[in-house]
Amino acid sequence: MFSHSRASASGLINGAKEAVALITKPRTLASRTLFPSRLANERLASHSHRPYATMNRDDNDPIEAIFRQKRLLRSRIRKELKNMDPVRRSEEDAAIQSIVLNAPWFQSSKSICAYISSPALREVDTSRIVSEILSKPANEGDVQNRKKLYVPRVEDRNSNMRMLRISSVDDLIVNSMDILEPALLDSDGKQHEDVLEASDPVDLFILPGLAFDRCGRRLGRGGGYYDLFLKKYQELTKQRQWKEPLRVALSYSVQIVEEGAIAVTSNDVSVDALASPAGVIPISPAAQERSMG
Ligand SMILES: Nc1nc2c(c(=O)[nH]1)N(C=O)[C@@H](CNc1ccc(C(=O)N[C@@H](CCC(=O)O)C(=O)O)cc1)CN2
Ligand SMILES: Nc1ncnc2c1ncn2[C@@H]1O[C@H](COP(=O)(O)OP(=O)(O)OP(=O)(O)O)[C@@H](O)[C@H]1O
Repeated sequence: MFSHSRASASGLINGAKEAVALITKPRTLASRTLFPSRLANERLASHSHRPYATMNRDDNDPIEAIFRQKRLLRSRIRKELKNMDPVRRSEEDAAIQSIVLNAPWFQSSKSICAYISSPALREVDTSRIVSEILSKPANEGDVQNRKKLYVPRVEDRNSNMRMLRISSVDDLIVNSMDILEPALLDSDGKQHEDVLEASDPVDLFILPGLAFDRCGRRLGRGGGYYDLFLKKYQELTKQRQWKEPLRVALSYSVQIVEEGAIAVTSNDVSVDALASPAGVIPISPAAQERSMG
């Protein structure tokens, strides 16, 4: 598990066209200022009785219906994660990380974007994966095993996040969301490299999320950070004619939900495979080609 003290010391709903336009339209200042309460409101909404008028609006507005379905599922999975037996949790953390660490698609990756797991959010632990990557410095040692690691840094409340390169967990500080992220400058006072400015492509994204299905749908925490970032990276990949990175989400067993339970919009980016305690579940053609299962 990552220690804060150490770091501080150191079912596609085919929505109507107008619905898609609604979610893809540029964010306004209003949506930015509303954001801090949006996550909290989602929680409240999912726990409270909604007035008749609101339910009616949901019925007529496909986007409202999707967001409502997402809120309900987030709330259900948060509860499941909260009730998970701690022994089982650590067994699953160990199993998932071993599966990733031993996988050929992990071992052959030279450049990886991964999340720094937060115990408070009850995310699948990534500390062993992160330590393994950082223990093989990119600038020295066995050339075959050199790997670069990029981790998220939240930029604003408008769904913008960057992926910055770190070379040590000492590069991390606790942010306002209580998640470890890279400080603006490294210990030499230099800026961390932004993955969108890197000269080489990323091979692998290790993704967090609240729920996943076996068709590759992913439900995040409602900030839209990953979806927006993944879209940006897909554009870069196209521009540079690079191969798309593999998107692998780490999932406890309780986070794998039945097909159709995850409502998605055109902004949601799907995953290629799930790494679960029972093994890797390959989903996309890219995952099948690489015999990930
Ligand atoms: N480890 C990790 N880092 C990450 C993400 C992530 O999901 N996991 N993010 C991916 O986007 C970004 C940060 N986004 C976040 C979005 C919501 C919450 C959060 O605390 N959500 C609470 C609900 C808060 C509320 O209701 O007010 C929760 O889910 O319980 C945290 C980070 C970037 N870094
Ligand atoms: N590519 C995008 N461009 C602009 N806004 C986006 C984009 N992707 C998502 N959003 C917005 O972010 C908000 C949250 O989206 P959603 O509920 O799908 O997030 P999530 O998948 O749970 O979160 P995350 O992607 O961080 O894991 C929505 O208001 C959505 O319109």
